Amino acid sequence: MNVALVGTSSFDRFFNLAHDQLQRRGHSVARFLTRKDLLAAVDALQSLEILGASSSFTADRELFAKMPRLRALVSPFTGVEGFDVSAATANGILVANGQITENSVSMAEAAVLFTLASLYDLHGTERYLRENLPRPSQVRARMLMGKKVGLIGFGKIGQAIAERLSAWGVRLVASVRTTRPMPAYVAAQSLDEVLATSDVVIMAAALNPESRGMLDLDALRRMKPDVVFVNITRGGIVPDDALAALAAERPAMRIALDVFDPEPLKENSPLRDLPNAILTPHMVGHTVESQKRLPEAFCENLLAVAEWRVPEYVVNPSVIETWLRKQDSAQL
Ligand SMILES: NC(=O)C1=CN([C@@H]2O[C@H](COP(=O)(O)OP(=O)(O)OC[C@H]3O[C@@H](n4cnc5c(N)ncnc54)[C@H](O)[C@@H]3O)[C@@H](O)[C@H]2O)C=CC1
Ligand SMILES: O=C(O)C(=O)COP(=O)(O)O
Repeated sequence: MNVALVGTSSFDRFFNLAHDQLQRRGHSVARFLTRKDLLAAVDALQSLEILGASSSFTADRELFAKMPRLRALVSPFTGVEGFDVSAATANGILVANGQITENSVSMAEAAVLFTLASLYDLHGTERYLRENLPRPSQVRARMLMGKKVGLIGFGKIGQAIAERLSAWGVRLVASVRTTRPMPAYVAAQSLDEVLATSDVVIMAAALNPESRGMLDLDALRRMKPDVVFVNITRGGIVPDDALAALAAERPAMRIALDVFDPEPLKENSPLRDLPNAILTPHMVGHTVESQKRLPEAFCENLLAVAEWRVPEYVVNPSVIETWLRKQDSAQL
């Protein structure tokens, strides 16, 4: 099989392992730093069958047209917003990702951590000792018990958050795009209702053309003045400037963000000055356990598609039937 891995040295821990394992099984592996480098390798494009790249890589119709033999796109991570998944599906290309349990659960634990740290004003309170200030007389911590927690998006991470919070005495609601069976402890509600009535709003949706910019300033203004707003999925869903403006205008609001648009967060971003914000550089849910498992899962996905086996983490399962038929024609 001809495999290309595209990404800078920050992907070495994924790509070195994959390179090793694929080569040991007789596959040919080429490494490119950028999409531009890949596109410049015109001859290689014709014969490439598998592409490994992260969500910052653009895999679109133009690319697929240049890679007539491409059968699978594999990302080391969960988000695939750089991939045109519909076009991949239309071309019979299977998309696999790193949606491993360790990753979803770490992210869910991080969302719970952000929620509690915000409600209990952990970072504001901790400052008193670090700055050698007298203990404040005013209590700012608020309980989670009895609050309404609204999830936007109810995929693997959203469900893991709800499962964990179901033991905390909260009322759980989720805004979902399609009707589906929900666990007994979560009620489906419209996005407007979730925004207007929740004490805690947690963004758990994927970034895609539909969700990009979904929560603009008007939408955010519908939230309660003292809402806790958490985003651990993708910054592009909520414009940073809108969030910063609202949190500056509403001191009782608390926000906790792991993701921004663009990343890294701009040096002069107004978010950095907000006392009511917790900010982490896209790593609050990266744990020792998930970071150990991700490169292994990336290799397992690559080896599976190289051997025409359906990998464990498929983003576009509707393609599987066509994809398996491709195998029959490839082997004729
Ligand atoms: N900060 C980090 O380190 C990490 C971030 N992520 C991000 O979290 C996202 C979600 O991960 P999973 O839950 O595993 O993915 P998933 O694919 O299981 O769930 C995504 C959910 O988003 C929903 N969704 C998509 N567009 C929507 C819209 N317009 N309105 C409402 N819901 C919408 C989908 O219906 C689906 O339920 C990933 O796409 C990734 O971008 C994932 C892992 C780590
Ligand atoms: O799994 C995902 O989508 C992630 O966001 C992982 O974060 P990273 O891309 O490793 O910075």
